[in-house]
Amino acid sequence: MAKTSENHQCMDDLKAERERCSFNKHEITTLLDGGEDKTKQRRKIEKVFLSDPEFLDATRPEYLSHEDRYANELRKACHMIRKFNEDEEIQQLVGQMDGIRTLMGSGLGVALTKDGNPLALHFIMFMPSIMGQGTVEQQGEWMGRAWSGEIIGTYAQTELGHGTFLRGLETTATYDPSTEEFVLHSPTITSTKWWPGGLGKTANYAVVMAQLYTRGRCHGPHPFIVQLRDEETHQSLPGVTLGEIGPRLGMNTNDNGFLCFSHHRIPRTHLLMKHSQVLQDGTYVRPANDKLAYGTMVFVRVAICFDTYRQLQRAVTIATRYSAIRRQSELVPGQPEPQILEYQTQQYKILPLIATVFGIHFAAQSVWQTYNDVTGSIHDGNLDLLPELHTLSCGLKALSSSDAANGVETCRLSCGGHGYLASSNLPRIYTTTTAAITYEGENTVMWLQVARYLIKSFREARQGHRLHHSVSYLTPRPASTHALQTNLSNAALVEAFRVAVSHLVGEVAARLQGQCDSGMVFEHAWNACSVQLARCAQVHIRYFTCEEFLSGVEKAEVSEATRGVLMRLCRLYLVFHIIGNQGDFLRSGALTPSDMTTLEEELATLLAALRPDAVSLVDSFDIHDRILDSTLGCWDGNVYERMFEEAKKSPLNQKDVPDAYYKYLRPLMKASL
Ligand SMILES: CCCCCCCCCCCCCCCCCCCCCC(=O)SCCNC(=O)CCNC(=O)[C@H](O)C(C)(C)COP(=O)(O)OP(=O)(O)OC[C@H]1O[C@@H](n2cnc3c(N)ncnc32)[C@H](O)[C@@H]1OP(=O)(O)O
Ligand SMILES: Cc1cc2nc3c(=O)[nH]c(=O)nc-3n(C[C@H](O)[C@H](O)[C@H](O)COP(=O)(O)OP(=O)(O)OC[C@H]3O[C@@H](n4cnc5c(N)ncnc54)[C@H](O)[C@@H]3O)c2cc1C
Repeated sequence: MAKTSENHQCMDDLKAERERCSFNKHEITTLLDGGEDKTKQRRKIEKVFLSDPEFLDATRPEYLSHEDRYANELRKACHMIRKFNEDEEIQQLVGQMDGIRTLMGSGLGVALTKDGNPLALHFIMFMPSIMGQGTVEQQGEWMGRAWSGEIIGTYAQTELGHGTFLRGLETTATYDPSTEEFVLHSPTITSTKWWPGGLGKTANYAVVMAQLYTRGRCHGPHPFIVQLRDEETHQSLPGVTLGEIGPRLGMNTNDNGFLCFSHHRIPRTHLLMKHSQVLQDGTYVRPANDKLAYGTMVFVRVAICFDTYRQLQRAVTIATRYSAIRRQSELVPGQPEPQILEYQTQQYKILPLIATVFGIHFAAQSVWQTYNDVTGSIHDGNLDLLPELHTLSCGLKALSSSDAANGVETCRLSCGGHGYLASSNLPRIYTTTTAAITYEGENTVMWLQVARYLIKSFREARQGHRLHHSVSYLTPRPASTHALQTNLSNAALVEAFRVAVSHLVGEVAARLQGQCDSGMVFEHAWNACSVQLARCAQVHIRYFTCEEFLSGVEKAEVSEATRGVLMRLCRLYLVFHIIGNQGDFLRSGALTPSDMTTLEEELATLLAALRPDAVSLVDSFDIHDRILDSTLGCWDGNVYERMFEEAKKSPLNQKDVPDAYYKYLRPLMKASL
């Protein structure tokens, strides 16, 4: 198609946006990647993978059958593993482990297997379970085979009847000392494993969570390595019933599956025994903490924060670039149509989401650091920080997934009708991101775990106990330090979050106590206060994120110009969330109505100040066009031409008159003749 003047205009618009950049884009790219070397590594891996024709799709996945879609993604996923195992360039550059992590953790992985990677659970949960739950011998036995792809695993925990309530799982693993085996059994329909990714058709092994019985006693859910399919024929083993659960909202090539056991026997040594053991005679050796068996979930919750951050990065890049090329309506009658990014309401949709990307980034880095510190100290036998890690990982998983899913939907809306097109990629980014609200611990349940820790800490503080870092603010302070802020500096706004959340926790703790004092049992009082409890948890994690955002920007090794734009984003994040939740700040006395007026005025100023840098900010995310995979968000802004090209590929457009016309429409239209 010939280039139209409209196309040139779009490309010139983006060029002009880029010329207005007030900061050093590369500094932000390397900051987000974790250093210059990491940026180079990522780009190199992207180049190696994106230049490989095996990763190209012959057609859009939407045009394929369910089975062909699965086969297409499986083809690419297997090629990915082969490439890691065989490509010397990658081996030399980063090594297999770092390579897989970069691939999965960066946008590249999701771009190569667009519709959901059937091997994702193998890397994200199966192997981490063996590493985190298995003894050194068990790691030696399984990890090499798993790395090479000789065995493919998944994580089978959720059942038809129970996902959230792990203690309610019904699958049993009963130890038989006479043969030194566990007998796995699904006693009811509700005990059928349901949902695990890759379970339907891909995996031949799984880490299965089952209630461990030995010597007639149940010791709760434990992880077992279970072979599900024959290693030669791939047929399901006797005693194992397997299948796929059918189409989902998104991620349809993850072949989420079902699984039931009929007295299926596995060796005793297939219980992952790093934390608890069953000896040959059936003696159960307790772990240092029952919840260590839940360790893989803690790891994945942290990993999800990084994934949701990447998804939001992609969506906001698409929405920002599109908003800079899309012209609509008249701001001033008779004047040329402005870029839609000129509208303050559009800026209000998009700029806080760019800020959110950075907020999640800094908070996730901090939780990742805590994860590494705590797993290190667990290794040395110190479990003191486990509750803190559990709380932060639950909380940030919930905050990042809900912020990202809402944010992606806002991005879609901000692109008007075209955002609804599959070729914008926003629908797929949305269906992938919103799943993270549910999997790995449904968000409300996660918030209530955070609230449990807050209330417990609040009570302990009143008994004079020392609190862990993230909740130390709940320690009662002398009255003078509660004085209202006299300025609205960044530090003062973060402090306002502290006051607001302390107040909320204090209020709900008093309500809980009041209900217990009036004779309600604690669990019912808890349920009766749980809307407010979840709210406390949300404000607590928002406060944590604000603190990490601010200190991350202060500590960043960047030029003053770059720090300037990051500070404006951080400020926008603080102001945006305070205005959006002003009730919490007014009720607690953290801020006054007049402060709110000042902040609302500042919000408008911040939007205007950040607007010229919007395109450059998303450019600094450094997302390759193939990874963005969007007609609306491409680097060059050549949107309309791309949309037209994509439309022409529809199978319906291969014939002027489709067969269905002759079959259905024509008989109807000609019926009266
Ligand atoms: C090696 C290579 C690596 C490469 C890596 C590459 C990296 C890059 C990756 C990038 C891409 C990623 C993308 C993803 C792709 C999609 C994948 C989709 C995956 C989706 C998978 C799933 O979806 S898989 C199923 C998840 N299914 C849940 O998530 C159930 C939630 N349900 C519960 O998790 C429990 O049911 C629940 C509620 C806690 C109550 O558990 P419960 O009833 O036993 O416990 P209670 O509530 O009674 O609590 C009793 C006390 O335990 C404490 N506690 C509880 N849990 C604790 C814990 N974990 N640690 C410590 N402490 C804990 C609690 O704080 C209490 O402490 P206290 O008493 O002191 O207050
Ligand atoms: C795309 C996808 C992939 C998945 N992959 C896997 C996998 O690989 N392996 C695996 O094992 N599982 C997997 N799952 C399952 C997932 O982990 C569960 O769906 C999730 O943990 C939620 O559990 P549930 O479905 O039982 O929801 P439910 O617990 O039934 O939740 C339903 C509603 O009840 C509420 N609720 C439940 N309990 C409480 C409570 N205590 N207090 C207040 N409200 C409550 C929830 O907030 C929610 O609103 C996957 C799910 C999805 C959607």
